[in-house]
Amino acid sequence: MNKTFYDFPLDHRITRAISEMGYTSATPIQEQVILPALSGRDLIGQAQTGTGKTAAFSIPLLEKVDTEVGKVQALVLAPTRELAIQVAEEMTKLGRHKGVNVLAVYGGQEISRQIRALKNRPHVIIATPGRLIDHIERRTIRLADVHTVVLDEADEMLNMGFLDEIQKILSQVPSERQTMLFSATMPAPIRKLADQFLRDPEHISVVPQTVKTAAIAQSYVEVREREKFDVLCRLIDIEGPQLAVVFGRTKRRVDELAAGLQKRGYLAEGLHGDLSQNQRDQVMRKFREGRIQLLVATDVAARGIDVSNVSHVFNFDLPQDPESYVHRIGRTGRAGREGVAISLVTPNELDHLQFIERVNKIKLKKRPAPTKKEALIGQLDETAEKLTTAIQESNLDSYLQKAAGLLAEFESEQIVAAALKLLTRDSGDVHVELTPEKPLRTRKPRGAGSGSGFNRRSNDWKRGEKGHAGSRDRNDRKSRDWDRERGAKRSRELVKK
Ligand SMILES: Nc1ncnc2c1ncn2[C@@H]1O[C@H](COP(=O)(O)OP(=O)(O)OP(=O)(O)O)[C@@H](O)[C@H]1O
Ligand SMILES: [Mg+2]
Repeated sequence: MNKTFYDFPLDHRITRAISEMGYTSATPIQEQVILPALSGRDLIGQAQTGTGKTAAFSIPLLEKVDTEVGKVQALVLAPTRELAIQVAEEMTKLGRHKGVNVLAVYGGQEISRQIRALKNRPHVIIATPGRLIDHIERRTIRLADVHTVVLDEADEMLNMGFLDEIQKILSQVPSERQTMLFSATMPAPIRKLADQFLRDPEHISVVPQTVKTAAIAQSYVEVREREKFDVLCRLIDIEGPQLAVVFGRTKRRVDELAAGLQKRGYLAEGLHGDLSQNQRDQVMRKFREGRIQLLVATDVAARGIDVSNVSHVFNFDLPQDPESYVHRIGRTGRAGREGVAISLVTPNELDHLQFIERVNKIKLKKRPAPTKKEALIGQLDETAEKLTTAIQESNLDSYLQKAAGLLAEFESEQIVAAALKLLTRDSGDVHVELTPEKPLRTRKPRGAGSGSGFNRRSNDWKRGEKGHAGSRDRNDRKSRDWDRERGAKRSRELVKK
């Protein structure tokens, strides 16, 4: 039995908020992090996706905030806007009885609005690095009273080239502070970050239990590039996900996929960094409320995003980085639930899949390409379910007379079959063509000194094992749409160093 939150020395207003959120016992990472974090120690926290890392750092952080002091006392940095918003929401809930004022500050939102909100003297700021730097430069945020800093998805912020920003931000925070790093993945370069910014950190790693890993059933389908779209539609029809995230490699891909899925009658919308913040917010809201079934996204949605009813993740394209695979599939199977992750792999990418498996020490089950017939059966099941609900829950009085008339004329099976046909989406009929993507290739690891050009990963930003070509990485970075208001240019500068 895990500890309850009453086992920790916490303000009763915080435990009250925790129990109102429905958390009864602490998750393993919470159990291990809360006490050392309360003692003020620097720490590195690693635990699987969806296991409550947010509350693990938020609870002690909120406990330490003095609401009598109207100054920013704690700072959380997150790699994307959606994540900053989400973390701020969770913290607001956890801190509400204590009266902690939490503010999210991120790119894409009108800065004047943020400046107004800052006048309300927030105690805690959750920010994306680029926008926070803007505020520091405008002197609209002062960090001189910050005693606690959390880098959520720390490894990702490094990937995105936010090192300069983090350095600059932390130079504004008193050195007598507590610093904590969190992520589900901790590739080797994170140590460099830790050495630079943390003091004698405690490493807390909750080793995945086999049962937990099995909570996400992972499989792949080998499929040619031009057949991918039909295969995806069939998989959706067969699986009937409650909510699903479909990951595409580029913004163009996401746009085309979302448009194609809509054309075939699915409730799908795209999310990527070229949309306005308003559009991004709207898509996320619809997805959280279940008004769309499929969120089609770039890796901008891979990290941290917590939507509880996501039953499936589809990797329409494999991710470039092995860590990204872990985070993407971690959008399902959260908080002890089960999930399904299916990846589409072209024959040219089988090597890359093996690389992802090797780095993450996982094995994906091969699953045969779904047939049209199976897809139809899946769709019919869904339609039959809808009919059953209508029979059980709707008032059908005004339809009965017509039904009796039809029954007098035709066999009952025929009538039901015709109704099923009319109610079932025959998606295969609608032609959709996507612009082909080049397959991802994994270079075999090479010996030191034999590389030509820059290799970001072997230049020890990432595990040396990952031997991608430098140019490929740069293209990849350009095509990935992170929330780097100013990260892109700096990343390239960093790459040159
Ligand atoms: N003690 C708890 N009891 C029950 N549910 C919890 C508890 N702590 C957190 N949760 C829920 O678990 C879900 C996942 O939490 P969270 O988003 O913090 O995961 P995470 O470890 O940060 O995952 P990721 O690596 O994907 O960012 C959330 O919906 C959260 O509300
Ligand atoms: Mg998280």
